[in-house]
Amino acid sequence: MKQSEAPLLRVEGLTKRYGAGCERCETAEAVPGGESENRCPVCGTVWACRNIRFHLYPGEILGVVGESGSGKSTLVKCLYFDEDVTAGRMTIAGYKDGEANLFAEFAQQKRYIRNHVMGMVYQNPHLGLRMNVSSSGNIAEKLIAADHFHVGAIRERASDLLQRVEIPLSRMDEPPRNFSGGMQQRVQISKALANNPPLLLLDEVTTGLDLSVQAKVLDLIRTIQRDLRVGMIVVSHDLGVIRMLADRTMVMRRGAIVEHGLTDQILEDPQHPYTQLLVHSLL
Ligand SMILES: Nc1ncnc2c1ncn2[C@@H]1O[C@H](COP(=O)(O)OP(=O)(O)OP(=O)(O)O)[C@@H](O)[C@H]1O
Repeated sequence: MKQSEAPLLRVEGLTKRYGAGCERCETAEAVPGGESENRCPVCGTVWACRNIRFHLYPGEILGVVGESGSGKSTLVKCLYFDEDVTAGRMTIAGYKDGEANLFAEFAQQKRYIRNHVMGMVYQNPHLGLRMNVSSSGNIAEKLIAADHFHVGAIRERASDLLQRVEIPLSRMDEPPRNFSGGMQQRVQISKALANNPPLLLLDEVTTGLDLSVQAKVLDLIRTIQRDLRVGMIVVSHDLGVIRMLADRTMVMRRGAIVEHGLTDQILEDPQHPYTQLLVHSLL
């Protein structure tokens, strides 16, 4: 990562609320709820993400950490258009000169961006894969969505991708439902990479896997970053995962970023009391 380069992704003022909002919670700096709440006590609106701002540089891994309910998943869902934002702006280098606000694009453009510019890996492989379609077919689907129609080339690309994530070629025509959780995540990663996107979003991709399997998936993510120079946003509630992967880290609490910096610095010298609590619970 070279921060002298222009950012790959710029996100400004990203806000997602569930509910209409009211005078009290819309004007407050933070949601005037209880200590652990992001829910307005007056109107019941949940502010899942509030005024999130960050840049991601090409080839960089940005970690997003926070406890359950802090807004991490909502953030990546908004970035991948799985959820519509309430407000905010996102631009990406290489799409309309990095000028267009992607959140304001029409559905067709958003589909294009999801197929060419971003890949997503979900915690639940059922969301990213068709479990009953062959693994090669899953990848083919993504390639076809990006207008690749040459059968031979599709097959070759699928086998390259599956080899990269160490799925034996003898199993490329098996459906992911036959595979272990770790293998399913690896197929999901290969599918997300099918069209060489410069940006990969990963939401709790190792949660629920055995430790040894987790290590293998984390290793794969690092190799991909090194070899393909893909920028990544890695969401995890687990600071161990963040420590292993992320160059920089954002700490989220109650829908807001409470601390943001180099991962080493955050782990060694956390400034915000909430980050201190997270870091000390890791030690
Ligand atoms: N569809 C929805 N309607 C109402 N509130 C929602 C909805 N989806 C999420 N929320 C709320 O938004 C907040 C942020 O949720 P989110 O899933 O982003 O948190 P998270 O940090 O990813 O937590 P976890 O690690 O448990 O997934 C929570 O208070 C959640 O209850």
